Amino acid sequence: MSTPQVLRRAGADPSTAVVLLITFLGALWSLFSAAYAPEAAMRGQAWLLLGGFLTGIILIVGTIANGGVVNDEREYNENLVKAGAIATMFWGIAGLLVGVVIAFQLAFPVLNIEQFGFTSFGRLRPLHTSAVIFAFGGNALLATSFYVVQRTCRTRIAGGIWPWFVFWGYQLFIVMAATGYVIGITQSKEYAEPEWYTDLWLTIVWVAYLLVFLGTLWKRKEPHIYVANWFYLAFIVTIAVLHVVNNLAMPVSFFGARSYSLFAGVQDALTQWWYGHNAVGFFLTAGFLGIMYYFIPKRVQRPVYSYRLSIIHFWSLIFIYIWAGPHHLHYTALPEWAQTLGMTFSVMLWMPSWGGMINGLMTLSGAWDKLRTDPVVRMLVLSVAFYGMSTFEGPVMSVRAVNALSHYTDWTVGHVHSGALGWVGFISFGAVYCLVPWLWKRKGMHSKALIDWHFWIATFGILLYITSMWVAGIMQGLMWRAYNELGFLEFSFVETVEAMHISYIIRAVGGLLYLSGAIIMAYNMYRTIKGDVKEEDENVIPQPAAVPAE
Ligand code: HEM
Ligand code: HEM
Ligand SMILES: [Cu+2]
Repeated sequence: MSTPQVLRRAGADPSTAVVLLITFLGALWSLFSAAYAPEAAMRGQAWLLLGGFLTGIILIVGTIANGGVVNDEREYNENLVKAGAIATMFWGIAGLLVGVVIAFQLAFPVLNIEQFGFTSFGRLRPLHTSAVIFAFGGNALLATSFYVVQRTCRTRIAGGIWPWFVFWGYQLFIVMAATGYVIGITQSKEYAEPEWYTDLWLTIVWVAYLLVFLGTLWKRKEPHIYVANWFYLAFIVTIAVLHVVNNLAMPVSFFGARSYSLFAGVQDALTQWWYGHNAVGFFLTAGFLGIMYYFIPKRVQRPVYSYRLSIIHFWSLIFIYIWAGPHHLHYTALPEWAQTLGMTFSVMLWMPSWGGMINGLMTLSGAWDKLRTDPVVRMLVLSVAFYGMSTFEGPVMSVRAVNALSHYTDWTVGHVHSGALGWVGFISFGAVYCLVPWLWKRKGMHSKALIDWHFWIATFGILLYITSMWVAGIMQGLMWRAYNELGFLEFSFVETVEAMHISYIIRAVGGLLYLSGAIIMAYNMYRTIKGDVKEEDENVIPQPAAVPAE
């Protein structure tokens, strides 16, 4: 490679001006919205957005003044991944904390604190779901995808300043969404609560993410595109499509928060659950499978069990997932044939899911002793086991007769959290435990014992969570459908709520344990970054030097 290309500075890159223009337009819109929005809540939030965009402008101008982002093609961009790893832990703890709060609110309703609207369960629940899925999970995916695509393509991330735009733009999206919920701005579609202006902002950031990812694949120095990148790419592309279609809406006014969805009635419901289900399939599954396919082989120093199976896994998973959404709409106004279609594809989905699980677990062949010696491997492997469990439970729940019992009950919540805490949470923690010593060039994490504590406390927390929800959910479903000999309902609704009280307390305690594990991890990470690594804890897995091949 010729020298002038090697040390190209992004400041000289005309596309930096585009980032500046986008940020400037954002600031301008926020200013007008602060003045003219019909809703007081929006006028308040617009000031915050203005602050965010102005900070962005200052950072970009400062960068240009200093000659631009140094874009040394001889090195990977690891600062980006470091930022992502820190953001993952930060938002993870925030999201789990809100989860614990709402769990206690369900057990003890006085904790809603009626005087303040923003502390009510109704506002904090979407704050929890978005914080854990999009902020915690999303940052884990950003960080790992930026790491994996650079390493497996043996090239620096493409796009100069753009990957930083993606990172910071995404954090702004999180703040926009979260502050909106607590002051009551929502379009009330589950997992797609943000209003049109936040959706638009995410669309811009997401398209930039796609281009940065594709640009990196384009200039790769490794002829083969490793399978993890296929999963990340499917995640990025599909989320873009889902997000745009489900959020098609007409704003009521140009500077206000409210909008009306393009869809109505059962079409709206079907679009929403096509989105909601595939958010599970492509955000909470495909992206994290990308993590699995890179980090498990790396950590155990073994090739993927079957590369051929990983390709079959990929195509069958993405083809089948996309049809299964109607299992969220059993016994509704949705035509029965569509419900049956959703159910059939859900049952079929069991196979590719388990194909992936087997591939992940069998990668340990010949290295099973690592389960005993390396707590990070234990965490990654338990994560894949939970993936297998929740993808078996899901197809069962999608069968209409089973769903008649499970739907609307806490069984669903238990299913969600075995996937969320077990699979998504553990694979992300495991990946961050790998990344931190690699990125900060340490010989291991500060304390291996603390990783062990994290693992056991969190595992116990998950077990309390899901077993209490199975008991609560199945009991609730059975109580709702119990009739006495005269044909009247056996129980009133409030009796079912009373019966679940103890389960709710157990769930909240389980959540508290899970949160404690994450706090222990954050401490361990802090000490590692500071450089306090004990000799007996040196256990880093060799990672090639930070120099891509020329
Ligand atoms: C400390 C750990 C956690 C606790 C205590 C917790 C607690 C809760 C509670 C109380 C709810 C509301 C349930 C209801 O409305 O009846 C909920 C919903 C939800 N949580 Fe969590 N959560 C935790 C971690 C997570 C994580 C890590 C994720 C995802 C990665 C997650 C994803 C969700 C989702 C998707 C829902 C909505 C479920 C549905 O609508 O069926 N949670 N959580
Ligand atoms: C083969 C794979 C899977 C299938 C077929 C499946 C199926 C289902 C079914 C039938 C429901 C209940 C719908 C209802 O009664 O309302 C459900 C809910 C849910 N599942 Fe799964 N599931 C699968 C895997 C997963 C995984 C791995 C996760 C998390 C990482 C997950 C997260 C969720 C969430 C968040 C909901 C709650 C949606 C809501 O808010 O109502 N699922 N799933
Ligand atoms: Cu689904």
